[in-house]
Amino acid sequence: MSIDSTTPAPVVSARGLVGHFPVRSRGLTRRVTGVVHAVCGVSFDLYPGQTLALVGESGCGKSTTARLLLNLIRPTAGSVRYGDRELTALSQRQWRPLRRELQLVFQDPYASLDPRMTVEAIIGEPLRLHGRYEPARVRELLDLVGLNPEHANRFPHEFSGGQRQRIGIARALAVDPRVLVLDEPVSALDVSIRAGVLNLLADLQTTLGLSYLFVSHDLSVVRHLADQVAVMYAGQIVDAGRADDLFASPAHPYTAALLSAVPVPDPRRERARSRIVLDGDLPNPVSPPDGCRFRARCPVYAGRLAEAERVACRDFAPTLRAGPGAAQVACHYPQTAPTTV
Ligand SMILES: Nc1ncnc2c1ncn2[C@@H]1O[C@H](COP(=O)(O)OP(=O)(O)OP(=O)(O)O)[C@@H](O)[C@H]1O
Repeated sequence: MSIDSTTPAPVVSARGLVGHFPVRSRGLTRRVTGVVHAVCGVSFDLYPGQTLALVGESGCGKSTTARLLLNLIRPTAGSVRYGDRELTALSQRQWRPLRRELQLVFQDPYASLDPRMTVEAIIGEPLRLHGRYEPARVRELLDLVGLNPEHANRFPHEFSGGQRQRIGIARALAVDPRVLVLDEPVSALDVSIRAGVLNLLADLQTTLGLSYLFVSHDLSVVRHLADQVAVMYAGQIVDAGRADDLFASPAHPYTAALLSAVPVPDPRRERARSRIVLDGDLPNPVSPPDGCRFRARCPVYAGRLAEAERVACRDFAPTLRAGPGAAQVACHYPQTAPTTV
């Protein structure tokens, strides 16, 4: 996906990323019996100071994409460019200085903080690792994420879920990254405190000029933060473009279904809307179907297409290309208006 020519060069560009995992038999031999096609040819650009939201239901390959980007998993194929460097070709040693610039914030603020370490030690750890430790910097970071610097000697269990996620964000920010990969950063949090953490992320982005790859299964979470959205289905991006365009007029029936589940604040409009309920589950990633992977759950395929039109969906995998609106879409029959079947 790309935007118009006046936009600056991307900070990170992924091209044709593939992430496959071997399936092994039980027992001693551990023979490879199949392959999980977790990520199958994903491409996107992340622009400076912007948020790209990677959205899709559980198991579609979002976290694997995030980990491929950070070289936490070696890609089976594809490229990740960061500035003028190709990240997939780097050894662990070559990666070390770059780790500072691309940081990961985990989903679960309970599991990702060591309960035996004080907040001072947690946030100080990356600073020490990079030879930049100063107690004042830890206090400054706590203040930056809206926590009381006086609480630096407390342990994670003394904080609420939202506060712990703020600690995780402070830890990621300690070494002055340019890019944050946020893997479902608020989905483990109570709905009532999500907005606070999302607002903090928005403020930090403005203040520090950060670029975010924001992974979420929930379009409503990314609605106010995302500049660009890429919708994933069964290891592939099926819809991609500016968030405003995608929300206003989703071209892919899967995006339309995801959006139909997002509540709208106006009660009258909310009552008038129809929800698109998708039957079934994601296809088995070990043997993804030929043709369009969404076909078996697609309300357009099932409800609107003539038999002759369905042949394309069965026989040819749609690739991401210019859709009827401003977004790119991988669908043989993209929608020009919100889908209601
Ligand atoms: N290490 C692994 N070995 C084998 N299969 C894996 C591995 N990691 C992920 N998978 C599989 O790859 C597919 C994509 O998983 P992934 O975690 O990337 O999806 P996701 O969209 O992030 O879902 P979730 O939000 O539940 O994490 C799933 O079928 C998952 O079971």
